[in-house]
Amino acid sequence: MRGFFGARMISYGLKRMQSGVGVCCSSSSNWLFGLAAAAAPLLPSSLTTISFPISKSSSSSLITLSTPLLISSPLRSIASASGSSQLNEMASDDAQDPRLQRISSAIRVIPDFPKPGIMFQDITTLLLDTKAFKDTIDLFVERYRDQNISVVAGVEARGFIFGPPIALAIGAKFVPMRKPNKLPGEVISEEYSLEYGTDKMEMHVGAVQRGDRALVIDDLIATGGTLCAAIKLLERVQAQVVECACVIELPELKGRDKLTGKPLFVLKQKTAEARHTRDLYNSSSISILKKSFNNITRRIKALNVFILTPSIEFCYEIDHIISLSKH
Ligand SMILES: O=P(O)(O)OC[C@H]1O[C@H](OP(=O)(O)OP(=O)(O)O)[C@H](O)[C@@H]1O
Ligand SMILES: Nc1ncnc2[nH]cnc12
Repeated sequence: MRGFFGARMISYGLKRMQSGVGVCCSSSSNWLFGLAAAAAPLLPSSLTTISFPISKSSSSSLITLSTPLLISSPLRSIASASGSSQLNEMASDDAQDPRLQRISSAIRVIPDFPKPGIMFQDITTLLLDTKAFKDTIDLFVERYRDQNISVVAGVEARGFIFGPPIALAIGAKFVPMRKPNKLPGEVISEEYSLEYGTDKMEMHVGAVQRGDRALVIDDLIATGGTLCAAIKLLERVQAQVVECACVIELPELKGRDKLTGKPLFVLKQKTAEARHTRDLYNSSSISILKKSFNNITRRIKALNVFILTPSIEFCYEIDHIISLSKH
């Protein structure tokens, strides 16, 4: 009787296995893909798809998963006085401007550079895309060409990339705001703190005159320390800072609030997701993976439980077989 019951349990279990979700992998290297395929039906179909590499000892594979979190942020041109949430759209109806999306896509984000935890916004890839780079300059030129700007102050080093073409196009002089001990003439200087350290900025005495209408250009505003130092230098020589302009803003760092009321115009706001892409990888995608794995494990366990444990008789059967095999 016990043997009969045990055999029935096994046969029923096998039937369950045949009719249930089962993924066969032809080799051990395929098991991750197999698990992902098995997990796919468990994930809501409406979710956004992301891809990320899973490194293996000698090569890397790409797994595509569904996640409710968006990798790319909405891209807007934003100008507002510091501390204000007011948004002034650009004349070109920038919410629809296809140039902004191209610019956004051309900027690479490198996690943990130059320090762990920093999501580095790398504009060098934007410079490789001739159209995106030109569009970036054009957007600034369209905004400033009729504002009677007499000086474009570019912040070392990346402000030197965007500042000069803008200055040339709007007919303003370009003034470099440099790191310490680089300028050969007499300088005035301002110390400031960065997202990842401290620095000092210098400007040549005589480069900017009292009454100059200045535009400060940089690639990115994070804590706002750099732009704040530039504003201070310009105001020390009684120039009028009309606006600060950057390609990228990291709004969580509230750099805008440091600009002593000066307006800030940016092409791209990188919201929490950008800085937290690593966390997203760590928590969101991985937790989805874990959930999928757990679901699969649960299913496998359920089958095992069904086959092996509901019948004490079946366990006795196994004990009996084992004890027989020992003799
Ligand atoms: O808003 P903040 O917190 O002040 O940070 C923004 C500044 O940081 C980066 O420059 P960085 O000092 O790294 O110098 P680099 O351009 O020479 O690399 C960036 O190009 C900005 O100038
Ligand atoms: N996250 C970041 N990416 C690029 N440049 C920066 N400067 C300060 N923070 C930065």
